[in-house]
Amino acid sequence: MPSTSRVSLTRFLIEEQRDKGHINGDLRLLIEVVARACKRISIAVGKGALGGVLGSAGTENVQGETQKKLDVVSNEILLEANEWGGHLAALASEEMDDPHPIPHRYPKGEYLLVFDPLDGSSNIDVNISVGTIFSVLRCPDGVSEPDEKAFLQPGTQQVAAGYAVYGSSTVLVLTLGDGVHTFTLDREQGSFILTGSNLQIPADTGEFAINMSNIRHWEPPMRRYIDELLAGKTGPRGRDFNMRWVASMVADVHRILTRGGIFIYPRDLKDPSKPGKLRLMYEANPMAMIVEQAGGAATTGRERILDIRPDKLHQRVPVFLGSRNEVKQVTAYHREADTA
Ligand SMILES: O=P(O)(O)OC[C@H]1O[C@](O)(COP(=O)(O)O)[C@@H](O)[C@@H]1O
Ligand SMILES: [Mg+2]
Ligand SMILES: [Mg+2]
Repeated sequence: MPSTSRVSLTRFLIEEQRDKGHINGDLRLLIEVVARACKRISIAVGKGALGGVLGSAGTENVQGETQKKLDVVSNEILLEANEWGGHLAALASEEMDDPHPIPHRYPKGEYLLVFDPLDGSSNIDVNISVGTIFSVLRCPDGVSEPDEKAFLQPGTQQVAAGYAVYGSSTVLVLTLGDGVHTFTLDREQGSFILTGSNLQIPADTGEFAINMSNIRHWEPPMRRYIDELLAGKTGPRGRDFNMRWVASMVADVHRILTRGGIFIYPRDLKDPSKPGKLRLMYEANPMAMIVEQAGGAATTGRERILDIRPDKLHQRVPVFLGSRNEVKQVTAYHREADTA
């Protein structure tokens, strides 16, 4: 039996609007629509091979990545849910070349939504956690037909950010700029229930997350930092560090939000034309907002992620985020190397 003291996402959002005045009705409804879409994606993920959603879709996205069926399905679920939501002026996605204006909005929607519909695509077929990441921006004043330019706002302008992890349970993590809160999907009731408030990432950690197979392509300050962690107790750091790498950013960030750690996807000299693998607008920015709201830090190794002025919707950036003292240390190594 559900307890009456349980706080649903709907109740939480109403209290944020009515009692705290943090959000308006449109933003509340927009978050509700995104959460409902995440529930549908969670159901599709949960069906696995029985749902016919595993495997490749046989198409490529704008970034030349092969799309999985679930990338396409999740994108369609989010598009369909928001098309008639009425609170949006436009949305943009990892899986679409250009922004998609909302044709049926009435009156004009105030917000822009940008998302990675399915994060961790390489894990879909092997039954490992995947997720959805989203960011909400304001549509600039006077823009009636938002194009790419309308979206190119620094992460500091985000009014909300969140992600869902489709793991052993489905969890929605949300910030409205006033702390970070988690909601667990009660699969029987079909509602997200508040299960964590004002999460805080410990400032120190003994755990790092990185794809070590790229080590030969890293810049010297990056190698220096990881070499020191690997040297353990007898090295300059004087203690041992452990490593974890799920290869789904949502799952790696969720672990860090839960128990601390540093997540790194550095610049990689394998392809010098690419400044990093992860995308600024729908991976780095929303995660950076969440991490900072939880007392952590997020940089490119050189500058704060949230301060970047984007020049492209699908722009890539290096990402260092999590426990603030570790992010500080590796960022200092990059700055030192740059000024040497
Ligand atoms: O395969 P790699 O190099 O370990 O990269 C893993 C990273 O790529 C991503 O899967 C990229 O996200 P998409 O699946 O949305 O393209 C991140 O979630 C993850 O951190
Ligand atoms: Mg992703
Ligand atoms: Mg994706």
